[in-house]
Amino acid sequence: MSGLIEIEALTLRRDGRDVLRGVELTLAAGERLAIVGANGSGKTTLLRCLVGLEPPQEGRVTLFGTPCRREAEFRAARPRIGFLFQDSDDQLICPSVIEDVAFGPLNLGARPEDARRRAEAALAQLDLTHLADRFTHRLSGGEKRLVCLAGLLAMRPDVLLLDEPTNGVDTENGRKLRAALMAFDGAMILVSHDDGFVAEIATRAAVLHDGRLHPAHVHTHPHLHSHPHIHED
Ligand SMILES: Nc1ncnc2c1ncn2[C@@H]1O[C@H](COP(=O)(O)OP(=O)(O)OP(=O)(O)O)[C@@H](O)[C@H]1O
Repeated sequence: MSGLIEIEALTLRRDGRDVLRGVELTLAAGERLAIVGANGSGKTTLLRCLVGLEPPQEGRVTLFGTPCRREAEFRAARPRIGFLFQDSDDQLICPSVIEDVAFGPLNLGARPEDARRRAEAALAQLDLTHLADRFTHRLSGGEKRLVCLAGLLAMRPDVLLLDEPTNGVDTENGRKLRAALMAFDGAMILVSHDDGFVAEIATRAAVLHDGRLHPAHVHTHPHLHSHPHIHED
């Protein structure tokens, strides 16, 4: 066992159907693993199993070298994992942007002035300083996505789990988002339908198909407009 995250033989059934069937996954330090696959193939479910939000029927999850079965074991590991939910509205909980981004560090025990400094730095990194005093519920969809990511970066996690991070994000903000992810020195799992994003960011890719994870290739041709291709092996 050498990965930050290890999944062995993970099987999750819903309504008599196997959503995940014997999934094996290792995330090593510094990796940016893309998980792609059709709608409903189980990508979000896999991320949720990984942090203990959904209990599988079979299999093992090991986080940072510690086998996690019970909620208390997952809870101990969660501060080291920043999970960007597919729906930003599930993530934003405070009235103002600066409060929301500072909430993570504050919750992890940072002093209020440190939490605020970390929040300001995370917002500045994504060029969002101008949003600091805005109401979170009045942000646009793309703004919410970036503010959620700023909140995760402010927590300084070891691993990011990003569920469709570029959803609703425009070209310019997409560039800032990619730059922030490239500057992040931890490991990450990216779930995305954005092939260009995956081709640019991922160091490795896997396709979730029929409940199983298969290795995949991601590459771009050196055309004026790159054409990312994701092939199953
Ligand atoms: N709480 C739930 N109860 C019952 N079925 C669910 C629940 N959540 C998800 N599902 C079903 O489980 C399957 C996997 O869903 P999941 O959200 O993991 O897919 P996904 O690969 O992330 O899809 P997408 O690309 O559309 O986001 C789908 O068939 C979905 O309808």
